[in-house]
Amino acid sequence: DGPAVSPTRTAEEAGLVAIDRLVPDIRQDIRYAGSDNFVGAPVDGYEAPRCYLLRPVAEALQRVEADLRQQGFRLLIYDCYRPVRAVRHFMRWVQDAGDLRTKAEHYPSLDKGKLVNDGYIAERSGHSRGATLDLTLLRCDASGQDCTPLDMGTAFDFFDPLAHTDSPEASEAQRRNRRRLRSAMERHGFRNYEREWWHYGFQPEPSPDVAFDVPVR
Ligand SMILES: C[C@@H](N)C(=O)N[C@H](C)C(=O)O
Ligand SMILES: [Zn+2]
Repeated sequence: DGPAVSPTRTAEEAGLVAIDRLVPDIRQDIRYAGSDNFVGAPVDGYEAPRCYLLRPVAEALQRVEADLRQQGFRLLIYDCYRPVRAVRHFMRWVQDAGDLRTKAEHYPSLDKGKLVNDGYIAERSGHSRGATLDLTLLRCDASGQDCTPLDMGTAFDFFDPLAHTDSPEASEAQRRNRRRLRSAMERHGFRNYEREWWHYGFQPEPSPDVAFDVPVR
């Protein structure tokens, strides 16, 4: 059940490219490589804060970023390819009912044990197939150096109905910002996941039947 895990041992063998090879100054804040995430600790498989995607997906993202720069915006990436061992770490965390350290910040109104069934964390994630990423939008000055994140109504990985992209509880300005990100991504083949305004998958997936477990380094 679910895609087979590829035996490949390096990103190169897997066809994964680091996005900063294509866009050297793209903004990244890869949360699972550090402790500022819903697990509250560095996640297995993230040995460096880097974003890898399958080449056609990385090239599509490069086109999104080029369009946005012309309009005074940039992307800020939170997560890209996610090793299978990282997803296993998430599942161990979900099952550890006693660890509620990040509840107030990440899932204040939901039971931790329901986060998988409610669709906020996947047991078999598109991220592990190298075609999915989590990101937001920054508004930048003319130099592109001074940038501010747009108000999306919730932080990244805030597991709650308020994070649903079309949530009626978000303000009109927040919904407009979410739509701005969605249109920029859709123009180049990405589709939003309706429960998380930050989560996008590239369609058609280049390798829908293969998950990877190569460490991020
Ligand atoms: C955990 C969150 N950032 C995410 O990516 N959720 C989706 C459902 C996934 O795990 O694939
Ligand atoms: Zn995601």
